[in-house]
Amino acid sequence: MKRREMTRSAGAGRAAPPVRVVHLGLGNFHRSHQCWYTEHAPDAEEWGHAAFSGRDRALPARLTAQEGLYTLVTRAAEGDRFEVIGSLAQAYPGTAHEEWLRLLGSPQTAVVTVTITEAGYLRRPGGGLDRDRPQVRADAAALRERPDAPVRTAPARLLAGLAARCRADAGPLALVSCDDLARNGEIAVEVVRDMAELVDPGLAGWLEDNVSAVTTAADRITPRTAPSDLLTVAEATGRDDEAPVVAEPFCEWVLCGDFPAGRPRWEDAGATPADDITPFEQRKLWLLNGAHSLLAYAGAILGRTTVAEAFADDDCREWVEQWWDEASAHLTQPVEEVMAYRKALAERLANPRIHHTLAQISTDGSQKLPVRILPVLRAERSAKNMPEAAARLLGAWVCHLRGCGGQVDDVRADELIMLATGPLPVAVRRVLDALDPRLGADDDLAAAVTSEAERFSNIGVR
Ligand SMILES: NC(=O)c1ccc[n+]([C@@H]2O[C@H](COP(=O)([O-])OP(=O)(O)OC[C@H]3O[C@@H](n4cnc5c(N)ncnc54)[C@H](O)[C@@H]3O)[C@@H](O)[C@H]2O)c1
Ligand SMILES: O=P(O)(O)OC[C@@H](O)[C@@H](O)[C@H](O)[C@H](O)CO
Repeated sequence: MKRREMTRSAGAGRAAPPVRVVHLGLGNFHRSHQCWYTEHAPDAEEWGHAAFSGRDRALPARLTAQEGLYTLVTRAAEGDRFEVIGSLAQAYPGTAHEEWLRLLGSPQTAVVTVTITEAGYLRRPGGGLDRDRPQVRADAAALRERPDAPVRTAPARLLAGLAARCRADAGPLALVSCDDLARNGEIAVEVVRDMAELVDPGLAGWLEDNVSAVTTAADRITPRTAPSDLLTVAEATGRDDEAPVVAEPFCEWVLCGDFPAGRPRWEDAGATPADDITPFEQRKLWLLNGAHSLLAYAGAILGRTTVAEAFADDDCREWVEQWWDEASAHLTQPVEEVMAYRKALAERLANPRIHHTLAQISTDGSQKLPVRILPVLRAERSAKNMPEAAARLLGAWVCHLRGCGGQVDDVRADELIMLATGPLPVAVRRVLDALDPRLGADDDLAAAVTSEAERFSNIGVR
């Protein structure tokens, strides 16, 4: 049967809205989340997104062939719903640097959103841009030479775009991060400011006056699209879509910060503006993302491959509940609210139709664990408690670094794999030290993590 074309001209979606939001990190999450909120805002016709990938050319090319349209598959445990999203007006590969500079320099652009992964901020362990990294130095040198040089790192791309805006006198905008980091908007602005110091310290004042940091807690479980999803979409909708996205029904966006040039009415689509984002980000990062990381390492060693499979394992479920008890003790929301969140979260993690691989989640543990686990671990140790579930997660991570349960894919892989070799007590001490020297010096913690790591080493894959 001939299927219908997935283009606006062929009547698949609405007319492309004018670009006023520019995004860095075009992937699945931007399309299941921020584009979805814009699609459902009452002023959707006034707000289009232009999104740029990291380096990937394939996804922007597929989306361009579909005039930005794609199907969002909302995958509940009971079944799928299909929706064509029209808010993505333009898709570009990261190499389209001229377009990037043009769009950031346009007064029409009011918002820049980013989903560049935790590792994309290129921070030092203590915070701030890691100025010693070769890519950072290379980009800084290139921008000193020529402000329109085609730079590669996210901080340099953002700085180059904002400098173009300054030259064009295009006015202030909001820089909104949707990555899984606490204080993500402030961190985004901080690494751009640090990059500016290396390139042109004279920009500091303009950045201060014209770039508003917006920190957000952005939540919607969005796994990688599987080849079978293309077939599911074609059969259900009668359209050939080369770039569908699958996501869970749950969707949340809490935003804290000013939008000096306006924004879509996301709150009318269910987003929550907040003056204090800390309680929301802690709840999400510790309970959801912390559980994800625990399942990713411990579940993989037990031979599970997806979140739902791991969460259905009695041992893993018990470990997650124990982690939630440890983390919940440090959340500031009322107990009933936290318990209701946990109950809903358990249903989300159990959704057997979401194929979220543990391998995807296990990447870049060195960047994720400091955000998801260490704040609770430190608070527990300060209170002289030994958080067993946190120690278990770290023990499973050390085993992961020693080759148990899957491939190590981490920006610090070379260093961490070396540190994790040798006798376990020594390996644990060195890995903890690499995360935070105070943790490495904590004898009781090192003993607890070693004991958990020994247990996982003995389990191997069931
Ligand atoms: N997928 C989710 O469930 C989810 C939910 C909440 C938050 N997030 C956040 O969004 C991020 C991206 O998730 P995704 O599912 O869209 O991943 P994805 O792999 O589908 O897309 C990531 C995109 O970011 C780009 N990218 C990666 N590193 C970059 C860098 N250094 N500079 C510029 N671009 C870079 C990639 O090229 C790609 O275009 C996550 O790392 C997380 O911080 C994801
Ligand atoms: O996006 P990743 O793969 O780096 O991390 C995996 C997940 O923990 C995370 O993306 C969650 O799915 C997300 O935070 C849910 O809102």
